[in-house]
Amino acid sequence: MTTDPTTTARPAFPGGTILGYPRIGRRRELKKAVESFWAGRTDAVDLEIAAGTLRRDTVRRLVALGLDPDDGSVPGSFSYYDQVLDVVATLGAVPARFRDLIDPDDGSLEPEGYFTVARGRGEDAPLEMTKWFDTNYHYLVPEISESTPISFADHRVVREYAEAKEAGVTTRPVLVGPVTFLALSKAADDAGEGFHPLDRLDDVVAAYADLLRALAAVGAPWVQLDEPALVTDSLDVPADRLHAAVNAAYRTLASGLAAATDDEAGERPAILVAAPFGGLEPDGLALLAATDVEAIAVDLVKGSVPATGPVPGLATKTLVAGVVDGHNVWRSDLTARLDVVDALRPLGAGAVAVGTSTSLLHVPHDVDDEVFADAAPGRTGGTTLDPRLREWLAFADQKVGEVTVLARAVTQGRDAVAAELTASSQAVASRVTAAGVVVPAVRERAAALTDADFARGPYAERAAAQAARLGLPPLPTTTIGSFPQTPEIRRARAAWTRGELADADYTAAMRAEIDRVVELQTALGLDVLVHGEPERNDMVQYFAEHLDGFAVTANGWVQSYGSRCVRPPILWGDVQRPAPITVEWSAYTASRTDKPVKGMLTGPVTILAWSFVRDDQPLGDTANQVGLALRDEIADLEAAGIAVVQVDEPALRELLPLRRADQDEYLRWSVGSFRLATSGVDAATQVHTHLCYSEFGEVIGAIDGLDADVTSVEAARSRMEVVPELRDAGYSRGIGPGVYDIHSPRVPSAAEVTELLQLAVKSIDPALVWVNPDCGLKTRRYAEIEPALTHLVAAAREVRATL
Ligand SMILES: Nc1nc2c(c(=O)[nH]1)N[C@@H](CNc1ccc(C(=O)N[C@@H](CCC(=O)N[C@@H](CCC(=O)N[C@@H](CCC(=O)O)C(=O)O)C(=O)O)C(=O)O)cc1)CN2
Ligand code: MET
Ligand SMILES: [Zn+2]
Repeated sequence: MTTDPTTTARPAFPGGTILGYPRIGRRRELKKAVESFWAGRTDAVDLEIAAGTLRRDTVRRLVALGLDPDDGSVPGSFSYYDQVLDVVATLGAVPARFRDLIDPDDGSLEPEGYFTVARGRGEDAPLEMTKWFDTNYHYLVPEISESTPISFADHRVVREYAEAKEAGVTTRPVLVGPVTFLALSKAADDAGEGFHPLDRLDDVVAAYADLLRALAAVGAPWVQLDEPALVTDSLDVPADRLHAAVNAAYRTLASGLAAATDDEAGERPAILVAAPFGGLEPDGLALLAATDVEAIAVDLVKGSVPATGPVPGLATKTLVAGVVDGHNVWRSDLTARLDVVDALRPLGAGAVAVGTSTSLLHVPHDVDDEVFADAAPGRTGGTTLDPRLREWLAFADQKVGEVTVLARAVTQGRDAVAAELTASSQAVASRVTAAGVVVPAVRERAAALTDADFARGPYAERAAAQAARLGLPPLPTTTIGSFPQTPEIRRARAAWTRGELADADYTAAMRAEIDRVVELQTALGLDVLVHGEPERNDMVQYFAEHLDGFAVTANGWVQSYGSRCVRPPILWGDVQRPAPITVEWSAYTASRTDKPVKGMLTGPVTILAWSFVRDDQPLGDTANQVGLALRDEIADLEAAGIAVVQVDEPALRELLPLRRADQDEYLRWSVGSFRLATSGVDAATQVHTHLCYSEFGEVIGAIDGLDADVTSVEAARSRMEVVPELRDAGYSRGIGPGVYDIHSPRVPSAAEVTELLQLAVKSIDPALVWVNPDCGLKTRRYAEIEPALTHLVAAAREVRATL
């Protein structure tokens, strides 16, 4: 049945809506419940009770913050681990190696089986994990083939709708849409030549249709299907195939099923298709408007809609204007945001509702969970924030408030919210002139930079000087920096942050940990040692705590993957380094060994990517400020006798713009800021960099452009495929392809590591090859890394002997 094109839209979400809400809990309740369950301290019933409490508290809070409890404005966006894995579970589309985990009676996969697919078991590798669009959130990559079972198998979505309804709130279940789900999937190992997961679109859409029927049967008025695949051209699916898939999927789902109306139950809820993380240009909006879905959510923070005239089909739909930024923490300039909403008028939408640009998953819960004090921000784990920031910030709860204010302005006129508009303008204005936002000395230094500040001497000279200084064997062995963050380390830091452990005692505890790590590396026979990073709560937060221009939070947790969280720092002002940061730790380490010690820093792009960044100047300018601070740090490390310095850039690929047209400019400034940080050193000082979590393909040229002497990259899971790619791109400096997958508790055998290493030395000049794990070891346990590194060193020796 198709909708009569002459009917007008039933205005949806007049009180405003959000595309999703954090699910980890204000005090990481879900993390704690899930990790207790994994450890066997609690059972599945305890877990479900904890999660159910969290879900009910969440929907009630959203109502208390002003969202309508009855019309589907409150999103049902809970997940135990990951929203893409949720679709895998819903469809029963698990890889063959895990199919025994599906309950034969009801087709469900929870909870043990669900987590097993995410985390692996024995020799069964978990689903691969990768970045969710341009965020620091990681999703699990589904594996699909011709024979993957696909049906509406697991009914958790329906149960959670009913649970919220019982608690008095009519939610709008949120799912990754069928096209994005398949576009992000990879072909399973058993798939035939030329198979693409999108070949299974009809089956997936049929399962979604059954899911929609089930939601309609319990009375759900709305469902939200997220289709961010529409805003990127970085997927391996050509735009015309993607568009055809969207057309086909929503023809079946929206036109093929009868929609519920105010008076009549239908076969499906009304459908909101959301396109977060970028603009729908050039023709994504027209494509969606031509379907029979009831509402479309567009990202008007990262993207814009050229309002040149009426869009065919939009007159019967609600356009959800994503004007409140779901991906950054600045308080909105409400007047400016209203102007953006007003500018949509020529599009001829049946109704316009106010929303967020993305799910609020990517921001912390609540500014009011922070303590603000007039005193200077606290030390590590800082518990107090500069009070000026309170006025400038909006976390998830504040953003819900902004949405409701904007919605009132849209429905009742700006006068109805005059006081809120004034307060917002004042907050925005106070940021512009606040001390520390613009620091003339920082500006002058950046303005004086010349090309020479971005370049080192010729590589051949550097390589010769470094070889003479370091005297390393062929296939030198090293690690990526961090060693296990043990509960003892975390406890010591927590006590120190609370003021219960004196500075000297904390330093002594961390030095003792460094001693342990040095002894272990010496016993293992590694060639270039690290200090193990025990003193770092996080590789970005730690630096932010030591740089002017950043603030850090006490409770601003954001989910990164599964139960793992980060507290992204807030970069609000010009960046300066008041004092050396890592030099004492590295110098102490060097004093404990005769082997070379690698200094360890996080690069400018990664510091920006994993912080909330200021939005009042080009990111490239901010990157150069961070680059200069790191340049000074490296000069100090060099002066302290450190001969090798690693500057990590795991997020280089993450910030790559989703649209090709924007990528060159990004690569210019990002590579530039790294070179600014690292090019001040002597030829005999060896600069390393490290990248992980990436499809490197699109940034291969940029990796070369970093001009590091040695680059370590994640490579074990992809069996070294990046090595020939780098070689073909002309890369001819040191390369450390990871030979130990640290994302899994599994210990690789010496034979496996040897095999990977042999692959590497076959693809590129063996004189360039380093031997190292895929990434840092902080999430692993000593019981895992000791045998694994033993095997790594043994493999290096074996392959060395064959060169
Ligand atoms: N920012 C960032 N993004 C990244 C990565 C990264 O390393 N950093 N790596 C990639 C993968 N992402 C990751 C993200 C987080 C973690 C991680 O291990 N997070 C830890 C928290 C790290 C942290 O902030 N630790 C603090 C606080 C630790 C803590 O929870 N303390 C307890 C108290 C400790 C005790 O008494 O036992 C508490 O506050 O309740 C510290 O060590 O000081 C976790 O979720 O458990 C790992 C990888 C990509 N993105
Ligand atoms: C996510 S990249 C991590 C690099 C860091 N040096 C570490 O070893 O943990
Ligand atoms: Zn890494």
